[in-house]
Amino acid sequence: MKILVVGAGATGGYYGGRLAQAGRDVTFLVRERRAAQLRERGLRITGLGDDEVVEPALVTAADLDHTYDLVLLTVKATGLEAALDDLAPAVGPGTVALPVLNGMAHLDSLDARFPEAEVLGGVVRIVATLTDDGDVRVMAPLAQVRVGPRGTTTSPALEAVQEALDVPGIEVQPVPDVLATMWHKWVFIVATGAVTGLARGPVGPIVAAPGGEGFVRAVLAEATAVAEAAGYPVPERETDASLALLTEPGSSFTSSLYRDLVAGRATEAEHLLGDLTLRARELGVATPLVDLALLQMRVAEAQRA
Ligand SMILES: NC(=O)C1=CN([C@@H]2O[C@H](COP(=O)(O)OP(=O)(O)OC[C@H]3O[C@@H](n4cnc5c(N)ncnc54)[C@H](OP(=O)(O)O)[C@@H]3O)[C@@H](O)[C@H]2O)C=CC1
Ligand SMILES: CC(C)(CO)C(=O)C(=O)O
Repeated sequence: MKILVVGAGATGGYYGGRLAQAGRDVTFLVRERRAAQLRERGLRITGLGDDEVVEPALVTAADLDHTYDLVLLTVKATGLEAALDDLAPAVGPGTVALPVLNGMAHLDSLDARFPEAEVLGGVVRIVATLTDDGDVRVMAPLAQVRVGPRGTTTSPALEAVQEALDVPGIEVQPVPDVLATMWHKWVFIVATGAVTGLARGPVGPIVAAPGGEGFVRAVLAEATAVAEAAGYPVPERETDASLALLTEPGSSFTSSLYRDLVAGRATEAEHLLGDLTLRARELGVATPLVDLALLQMRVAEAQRA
């Protein structure tokens, strides 16, 4: 199976790196600056003991001249549309696309752009970041992919993808209702983004402040209510797990949205919070705290421009 990993950032670098280490036929679609960095340093995976270095096969958009069997889409939502333009020559009938982005709206973008492809749903669980040197730093010993076809319970593509991704360092889990899995992760990501973005800090200081825990609960309840109204009620055990994480005393946990916001980088606010509030309006669900978090992020974005 010919695999194209679009982006060699935190998620793409980790998952693509593991696939390359296992001898899978993997190529990374990268832009010039990243290609130069990877040629010079190799793809380094750090944070899990000894650093590992992979010499990846690279291609840039200008040299993309054939289709692939599997496209693993690992860009952030901020780069989605440009990435779809760039990867278009890699997609043909028979191509399976597996996006790992948080949120949901990218599924519609992929469907609209590549009607000839099968777009699977996917959720990755990993905590990783790209360092200033371009290395993938993994911050927790966990790297899952939950994958499934949308609308049906199985498909021939799923089995092939599962087999291709089943390598050391990746735990692949086919799920029967991947849209629900995606919604539930989305609720969590929106809640962490809104909580840490609005309160401007990690979980520990937020819950230590008077009213902090109530605020966390209220934000999570808003996002959960949208999922429920959309037909994807969040199981109680998942809400409990999210609450445990978001109310842990002393925790340094933040969201990537918050980290991008305070670093003055483009954020996935529209894709994550914006899309959720849009759906909330359509469903008649009020989300005042998430709205406020989004407003704040939009103002920051306008000032960044
Ligand atoms: N990091 C994590 O732990 C997790 C992240 N996620 C989600 O996964 C998605 C990806 O996040 P993450 O990997 O952290 O993001 P990163 O910013 O680390 O990586 C994205 C990479 O995509 C590259 N890229 C962007 N546009 C293109 C393009 N047109 N062609 C080629 N490469 C491109 C960027 O490269 P360049 O240098 O050229 O800009 C960058 O290296 C997000 O939606 C995030 O929310 C989900 C779970 C965990
Ligand atoms: C919270 C985390 C790391 C969970 O996987 C994540 O997906 C994000 O911050 O975007």
